[in-house]
Amino acid sequence: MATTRKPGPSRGGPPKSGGPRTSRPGAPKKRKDAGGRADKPKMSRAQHERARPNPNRPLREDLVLQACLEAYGGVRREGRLSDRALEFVLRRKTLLYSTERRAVAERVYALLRRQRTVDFLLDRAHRKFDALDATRQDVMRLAASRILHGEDPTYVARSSGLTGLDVSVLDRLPDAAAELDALPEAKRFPIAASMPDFLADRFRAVFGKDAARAAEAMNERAPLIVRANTLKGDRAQLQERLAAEDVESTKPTALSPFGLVMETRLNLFSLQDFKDGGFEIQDEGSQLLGMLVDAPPTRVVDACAGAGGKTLQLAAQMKNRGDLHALDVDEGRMEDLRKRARRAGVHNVRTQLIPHEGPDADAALTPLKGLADRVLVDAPCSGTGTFRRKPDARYRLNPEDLEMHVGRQKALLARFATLVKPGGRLIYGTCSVLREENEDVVEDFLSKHPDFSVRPVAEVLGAELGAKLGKGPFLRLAPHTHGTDGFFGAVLVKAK
Ligand SMILES: C[S@@+](CC[C@H](N)C(=O)[O-])C[C@H]1O[C@@H](n2cnc3c(N)ncnc32)[C@H](O)[C@@H]1O
Repeated sequence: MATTRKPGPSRGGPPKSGGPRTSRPGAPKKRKDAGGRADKPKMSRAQHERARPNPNRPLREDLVLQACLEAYGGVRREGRLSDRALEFVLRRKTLLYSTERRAVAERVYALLRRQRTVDFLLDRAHRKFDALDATRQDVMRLAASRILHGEDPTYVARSSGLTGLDVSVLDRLPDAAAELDALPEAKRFPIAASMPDFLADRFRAVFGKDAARAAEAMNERAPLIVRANTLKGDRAQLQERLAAEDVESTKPTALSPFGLVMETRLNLFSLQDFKDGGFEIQDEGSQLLGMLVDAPPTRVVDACAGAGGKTLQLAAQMKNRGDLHALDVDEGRMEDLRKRARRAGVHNVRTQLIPHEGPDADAALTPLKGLADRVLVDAPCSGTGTFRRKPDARYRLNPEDLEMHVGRQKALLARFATLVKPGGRLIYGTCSVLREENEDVVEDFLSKHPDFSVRPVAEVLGAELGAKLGKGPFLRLAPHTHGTDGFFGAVLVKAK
């Protein structure tokens, strides 16, 4: 059975102050005493406790369970996205301490990652599981998931509000796990990997004998990674600034020269350095895909810019010079991009909302035709590389969606290729690990565009980093091979 970190004592909540802080505009002025000290505003007991998390305080299991049930129910029965469901529930649970909030998030995510496995085990361990009402089933699921993730079964049984339920079911979980192990591999794998059958088949096709390891790593909790905004200083300087805000436990990422792993979970958005644009939260795989663009300070197009994760990285590569065109069809995301760009001190970017498809979409691109040195197509995809962060996404995906993604990826790559100038580069990327959305899309494109050819990633990123990334002309990342989210990247050069 796989284990993830147990919910429990860990640092959290607002960071202790240390670095310079600006007061919120519009905040009431604090009264000062004769010695110039500001009066502390009065806090309720709960606010006070939340501001100073006490990692040794036992969790109030009844409150945690209730919040878990509401959030999990929101995902499983109301079809909410996991992060939204958690946010929705936790926003209302103002009495929960930060350690309890974290336990809720960890337990719900952990169950979503292992949902299919947990359902199988409970079905085998409890003959009448299906006859239980939805709440009781979910209580059982949460308890089984916690045991599966290494928590002490006695404590879990005691703390799970299982009154009136047959707790001996939990004792039968190891036997149910043995039944799972005894299944023929083709049946066992999708259940153990907790994936729909069609996705499990595709994982096996991509990863072969490593499929189980690949799926297992996808079911681990993702690390929290930030990218230093080099417009404000390099990674070492970021580390120093964070240390000045009392965030000491950070370590450089192994592959990206711009990344830091945050070794404790904390609310990064409340740090002054975040507000000053010193860093962005961005997975290391996403940073490596951004590095593939290698954007010169001339004319660059980020064709599917979204909320600008990579746009900001490209602006930093361009040292805030030249013209960076950020395009997307989603105004909400473009607005987020503009806000983030302001915070990051980026001023070489222009955003452009474009139509989805059809003659209007082509017309919107006419002024950029054949003029860009680099065009990044960070295409919408199945997101199979980011299951660590969006554990519920796998259950929403079906073969028809996948087909739709592939069709759109091919169309977008062909459309945005027209913006590349002779000698320029088209960079295609996804956060999918599936061949259909990656190599197959590139092959299809090359068969129809003989004026483009592949440039191996090691030639762009340098031999040393290239060697760490692995063989082959493309960027192919996955949690079990590189510790990053799953990403694909290809660099296609247009003939001069
Ligand atoms: C994978 S996301 C981009 C993520 C972004 N590059 C980042 O690093 O944060 C794909 C984006 O493609 C956009 N998109 C979908 N269809 C599009 C189209 N026809 N033209 C341009 N963008 C499109 C979506 O709105 C979404 O923001």
